[in-house]
Amino acid sequence: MSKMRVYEYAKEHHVSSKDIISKLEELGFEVKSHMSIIADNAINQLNRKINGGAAAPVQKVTAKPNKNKAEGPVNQTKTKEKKPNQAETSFRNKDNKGVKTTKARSVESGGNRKTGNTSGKSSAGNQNNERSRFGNNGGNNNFGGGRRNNGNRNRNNRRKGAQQQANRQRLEIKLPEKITLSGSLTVGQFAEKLGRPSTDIIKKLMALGVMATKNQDLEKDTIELLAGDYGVAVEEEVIVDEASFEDDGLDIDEETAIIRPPVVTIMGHVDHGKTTLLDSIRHTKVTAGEAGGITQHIGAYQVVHNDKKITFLDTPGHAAFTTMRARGAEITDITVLVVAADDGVMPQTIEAIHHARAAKVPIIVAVNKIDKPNANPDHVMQELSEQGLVPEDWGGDTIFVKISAKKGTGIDDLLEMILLVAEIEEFKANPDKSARGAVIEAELDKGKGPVATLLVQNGSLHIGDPIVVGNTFGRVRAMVNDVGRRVKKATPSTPVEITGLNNVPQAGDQFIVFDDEKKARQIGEIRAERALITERKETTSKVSLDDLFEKIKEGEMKEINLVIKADVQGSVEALSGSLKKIDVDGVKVNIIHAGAGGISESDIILASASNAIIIGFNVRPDNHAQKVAEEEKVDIRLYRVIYDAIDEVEAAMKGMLDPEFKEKVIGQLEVRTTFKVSKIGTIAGCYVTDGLISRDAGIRLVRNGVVIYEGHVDTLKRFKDDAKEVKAGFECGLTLENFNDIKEGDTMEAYVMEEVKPK
Ligand SMILES: Nc1nc2c(ncn2[C@@H]2O[C@H](COP(=O)(O)OP(=O)(O)OP(=O)(O)O)[C@@H](O)[C@H]2O)c(=O)[nH]1
Repeated sequence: MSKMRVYEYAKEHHVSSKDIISKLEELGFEVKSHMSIIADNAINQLNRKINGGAAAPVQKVTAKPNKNKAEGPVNQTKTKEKKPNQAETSFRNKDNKGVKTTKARSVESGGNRKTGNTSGKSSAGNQNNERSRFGNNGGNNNFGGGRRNNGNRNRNNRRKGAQQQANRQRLEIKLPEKITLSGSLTVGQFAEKLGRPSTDIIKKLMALGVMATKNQDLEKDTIELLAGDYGVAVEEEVIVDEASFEDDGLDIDEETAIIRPPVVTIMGHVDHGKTTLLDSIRHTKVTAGEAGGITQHIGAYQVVHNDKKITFLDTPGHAAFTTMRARGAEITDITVLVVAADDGVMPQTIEAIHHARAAKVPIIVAVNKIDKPNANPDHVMQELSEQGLVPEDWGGDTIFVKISAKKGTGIDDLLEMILLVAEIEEFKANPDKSARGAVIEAELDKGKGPVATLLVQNGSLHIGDPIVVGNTFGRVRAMVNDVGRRVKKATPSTPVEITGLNNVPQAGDQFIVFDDEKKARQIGEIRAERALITERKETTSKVSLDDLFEKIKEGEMKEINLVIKADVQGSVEALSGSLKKIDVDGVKVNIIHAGAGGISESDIILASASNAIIIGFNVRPDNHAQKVAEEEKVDIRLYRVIYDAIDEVEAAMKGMLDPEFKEKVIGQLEVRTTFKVSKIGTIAGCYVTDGLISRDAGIRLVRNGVVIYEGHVDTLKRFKDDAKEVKAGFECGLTLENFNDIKEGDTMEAYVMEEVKPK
């Protein structure tokens, strides 16, 4: 009998891989995942169980109506079977984002017992008899009552009798167990919540020495004190801030959620065939039924394979992926990592792996260009195994598919594997809810105004829906799908291009549909205003070494994320190894990416999305990366000595970072030419591109992102004359102290050390 894998057997028998895995487990066979090979004797037993067996669970599997292929994926009902453990660990364990935060927080339920004491302390002179003065008569004290006139005893008695009756009636109105409040309450409102007359409350306040009227506001403390005396708890209502809708996540209701198509991003090194693969999938698979459908680029498209849909994001590469993530959008469910079989694992392949891992997205490897004569897929598998992506055949749990994007070979297998992962991960949504999702791309169209491609992540989007997208708002005027067709509705995982917004949102912004347009406008305006304020304040919650200790103390951080870049692989490993060992009170260092080479924009974006600090050893950020780091408020720490880096991270975690001096870059220079002069050495003819250079500044010479020299200026001249400083836009000639290996194209960074005032 030929080798058969779980998923192949499942396919042949029209049941899910998960069912087969659980059947095998019931039969006592150990199965790692859907890719595991089934032993011959297991196949025989399975056959008996599935075909001949009379056992109830087998019938359930074979008669499963939901797996009917004619049914679309979004129509499948959810299954409650447990995932096999091994498969579970190899994929993302999604957070339950649908769970809403609690709306109320108990302020002081236990504290009520203490109230008598507290009240005693708070109103001087009442310490001893607070409880008795508050009365055990259900809150009806006889302050100012009719004890004055002894001659009117009868009348008083009658009155007393009536009052006692009223008291009894009052007592019969049961006190609530708790009351809720947001901010303050007036005496009247408080009384109403308790179900007691305002006069009772006023009397109690008088006993505390507070003269209050019915309409007077009560402080929260006073409310708690009074409520405590009645044995009633107070809960503070946390106002749900509708304008911060991102905080609610996608609001997925697990109970009613059904399977939705997976959303896939393709990543990989330059020229390994990402675009060719996207084109190939699109051309072979875009719904043939869409008559006259002219594919148009809207940033994502959907294909149908085996009657099931898959959504592909059309912008390949990890930079786009992580930019979205940096803006808070978690769109991708599965990453396809393209590696050319004739080239193998390259720097960006590794970067892509780190980006996908940081986002906890499962990876499927597509070994591409297998049509090439020098293709060596085994070599790719070997190299990727070293990165922790071990093929199933070699005992790991990563799916590898051999393809030729150019020739269309293996595309069906790849799609099948994507669906297999989707089946196991069970990506779900509630199509009946109102829509939530994220922006894939957006632009201003001359004719149509703001146009945005949205990916619906939960619920369904309809024409006419009032919507808030990032800091913009509007009503969905027109919706066009990926084949240029006008549609009225977009279900989960569907990308659509919409018009009708008041402004252009940004890729990665999140959107939400509201019931009415007025509300959408109101929320949109609040968000735009808040964005402006935040921009002005330039505040950020991004972590930096300086505030690390504060965050650790507040319990905000259990792990410190770091991105490490160094000049050579050896330093990368030495630095990563030592940093990983740091453990300060259970707070550990987590290295999300480490590599050799200068600090790039992609490193900054990854750090920004993962709230990480960048540690650079003998490397510099390029100009563009530096700008992005400033915009994204990412802390970059640069070192020339490995121990300094380790010491500083550890010191920062212990709150012992010495913040006295900090380096400030004052200028950037480009070496345009060099002259060799005997006795003097190499003179660099430079152009100051930014800031200025002064004679006493520190200098760093950088070549291809790597620091070649660090020291001081020896001589600085403008034409023939010595210069104290040279500003941006001017040329200068300079020599460096004890260093002559200056080359055309090098850059220099001038810096000074500045004292940092303690915060
Ligand atoms: N022989 C062969 N060539 C391929 C295959 N896939 C892609 N190519 C070629 O490889 C080159 C690069 O392919 P692209 O799809 O542009 O690669 P990419 O990863 O999108 O590249 P960037 O967009 O620059 O990151 C092109 O000349 C393709 O024709 C394949 O399966 N076989």
